[in-house]
Amino acid sequence: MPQIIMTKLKGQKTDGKVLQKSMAFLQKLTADDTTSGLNIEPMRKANDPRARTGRVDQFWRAVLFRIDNPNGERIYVYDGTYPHDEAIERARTRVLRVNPVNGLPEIIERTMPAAAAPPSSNWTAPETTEPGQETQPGSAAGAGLGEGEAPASDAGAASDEPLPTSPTGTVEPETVLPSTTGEPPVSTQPTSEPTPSDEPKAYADTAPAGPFLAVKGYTRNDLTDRLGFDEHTATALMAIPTEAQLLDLTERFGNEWQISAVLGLADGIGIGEILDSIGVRSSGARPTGDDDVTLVKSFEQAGAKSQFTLIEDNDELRRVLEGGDFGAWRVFLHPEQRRYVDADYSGAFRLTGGAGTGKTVVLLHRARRLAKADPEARIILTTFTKALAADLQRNLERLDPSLPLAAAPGEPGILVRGIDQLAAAARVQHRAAFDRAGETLFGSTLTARNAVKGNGSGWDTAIADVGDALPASLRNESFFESEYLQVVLPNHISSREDYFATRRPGRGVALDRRKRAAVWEVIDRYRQTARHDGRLSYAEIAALAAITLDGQGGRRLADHVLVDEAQDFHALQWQLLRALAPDGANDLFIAEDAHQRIYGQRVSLKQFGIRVQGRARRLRLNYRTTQQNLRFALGVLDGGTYLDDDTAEQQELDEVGYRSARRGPVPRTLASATTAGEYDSIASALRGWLDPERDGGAVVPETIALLVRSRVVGQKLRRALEDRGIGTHIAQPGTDRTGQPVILTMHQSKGLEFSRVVLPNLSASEFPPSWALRDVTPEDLEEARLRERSLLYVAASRARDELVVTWTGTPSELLGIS
Ligand SMILES: Nc1ncnc2c1ncn2[C@@H]1O[C@H](COP(=O)(O)OP(=O)(O)OP(=O)(O)O)[C@@H](O)[C@H]1O
Repeated sequence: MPQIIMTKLKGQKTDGKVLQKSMAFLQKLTADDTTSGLNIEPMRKANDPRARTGRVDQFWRAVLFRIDNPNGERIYVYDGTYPHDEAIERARTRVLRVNPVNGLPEIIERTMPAAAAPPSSNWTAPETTEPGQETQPGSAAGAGLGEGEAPASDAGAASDEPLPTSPTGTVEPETVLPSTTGEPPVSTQPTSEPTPSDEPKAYADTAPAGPFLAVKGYTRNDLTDRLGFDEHTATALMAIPTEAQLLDLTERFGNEWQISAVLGLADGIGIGEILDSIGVRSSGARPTGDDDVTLVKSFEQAGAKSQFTLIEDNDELRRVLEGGDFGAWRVFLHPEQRRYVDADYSGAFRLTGGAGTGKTVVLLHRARRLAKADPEARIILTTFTKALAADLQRNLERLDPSLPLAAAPGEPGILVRGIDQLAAAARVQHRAAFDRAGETLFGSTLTARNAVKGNGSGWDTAIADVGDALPASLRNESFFESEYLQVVLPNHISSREDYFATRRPGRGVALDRRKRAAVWEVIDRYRQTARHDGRLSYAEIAALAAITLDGQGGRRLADHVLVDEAQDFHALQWQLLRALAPDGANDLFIAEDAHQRIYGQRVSLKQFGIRVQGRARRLRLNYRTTQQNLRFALGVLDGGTYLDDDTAEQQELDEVGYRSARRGPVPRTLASATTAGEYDSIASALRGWLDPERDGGAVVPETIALLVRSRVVGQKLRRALEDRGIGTHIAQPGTDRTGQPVILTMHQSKGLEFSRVVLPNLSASEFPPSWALRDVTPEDLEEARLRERSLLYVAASRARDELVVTWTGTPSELLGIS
């Protein structure tokens, strides 16, 4: 039975019906490629004798390359489904081959389309194009004709009829592939009366001091003889004057290795490192030659897997096809992502990377890999909130519905839970030991049933109860919440003497003996009231759960714990994580981004017995968003000082993962003189996206998000948009998105993504809001400001395709717009 290798298809515009038909076609093909009606035919005057088209229906044709594998089944490499004429053209001109230098399989174009004409010395960057339209099933995108509709061209024309011709001997020079989206440039001007302000400070583009790559020290030979670019493309790349123009070009490449290599060149890293990053060994044998055996062998390399995948069964075929652009992560991992999925580590491992670099994707694949390798393994996949955990579980099921899911800690399979849910589960599983842990934490066993409260609640009354004994500068709830989380609970302090004897490293506020005594009095009061009322905070439960699990000895509850959004975990949650899995091989795999810390404070993992020294790596390529949106988001971070969690060294933004291979419109920044004008501008942007007449069709409403700083702002916004005839939906934890744009708080948006994002209300007087900084001690103010900056970065980095930012009057200083 023939086998199918799928190609990562860029921006293919096919709707659900065409996907179904392509699916049926490929299923028949794998059953028997001689089935009548499939019409698998070679092409007249094709550049590649392996090229074929197949009949999906009257109008649509699949483009294929047939490999007659002498050592196994015949293989078809599927290169997408296209309208008849386009498919014929692609099959005639495209060539599947082994790159003669790097040994990776690739599909190249052997014509020279005008769009990709070689750059001259006064080369200009390609115009910005509309981002690819979503191809998820059921989306409004796509231009496919339904069954029975008239074909646009004469389907009876014999252009893909069998013709026993050999390929032409003459081959045009290869060149950069044109954009596959083929959409016209779009205006980035606002559609309503608000004036577009200047683009916010652009990040990372530099003034040309000569052709960019030459200035970086690369030569044309590096590109041709070591990386594998053809002469023509290498000449073009070497002539490009600026980094921004170089990056703009990446979207035109059809092969993943080319995109990654150009991003590596833009980074200025060594050729050996670039080869490593594209999954090619810098020394040693590589497949060479174009015979069928070599070609088949070339697909087995690590570097080939980000572009091609062998389909194992019909379920996988469906997942790959239906995933489209959005689902590519399920199948085509970047070689670096693949490495972190597959590698075994002798202890804890930390993966960092900017928003959208695929940290969560690595975690999901890694959980799957560990579960497949050992069905008895107890794997916990956890994150900061219950809602995010539910999202992780949904994606895990999309990745592989056959994965064994556990129902409770300690069971074989993958358990996906928020960190507080894990603490609660430990409490349920070991009720008596949990109550006894109160002895260690509070000095007495728990007796009441204990309702759960937020970490911040109860401090106001305790402060009021202690009254004037507490200096005015310390009458601050957030100070007490932090002191309790960072000093008292992790050190199991249950008496005034213990508190006096404990060091408080990392706490900004210094305390003399008198102040310490007053602070302890508040803490003691807080605890007495809580015990009396039968309350426990989430942090206390995490601490008690960690003590409980530590006391169980022997076998812990998990063999592997994978942690997402780890930058926000506090000390007690780290203690709990450590208690869940014993110190050992592949025990903890931690994904985090210090720039997205919006709740917690920086903690050193060493103090919890988690050592990642020498086992920490960074992902650098952004998959989520466009280069334009990414620059905007990074512009928000520029100006804050962020320290690496482990080394405490300052993190530079160019280490964050600030490159994307996707292009799109520059974010729209809409200033208004009045609040009503601002609402009008938001309504106008939404109308534009929801317009069915819009080029490419209406955007799926629930993929549009409006991200606000508080619920109150969200409610006002919803009413204002309703008055303007636009229905929106305020997201509630646990509810599904409806057929309307959704309003969420910026905090809720953490870890999620949307095709279009609006950030309203970013006036200087509104963001950061004064209430967020009011109750903070002077020592903690800088950190609180940093959190606001990070929050804006999180919100801005949720947009896949388009970002709109609005304000009334003067913009927030965090936007960097003067
Ligand atoms: N190899 C890949 N191929 C295609 N798309 C990918 C790949 N890896 C990640 N993506 C896409 O990039 C987006 C971001 O991925 P992911 O959520 O894993 O990033 P992240 O680093 O966890 O982001 P954040 O820190 O903002 O939560 C997702 O839409 C995902 O589909």
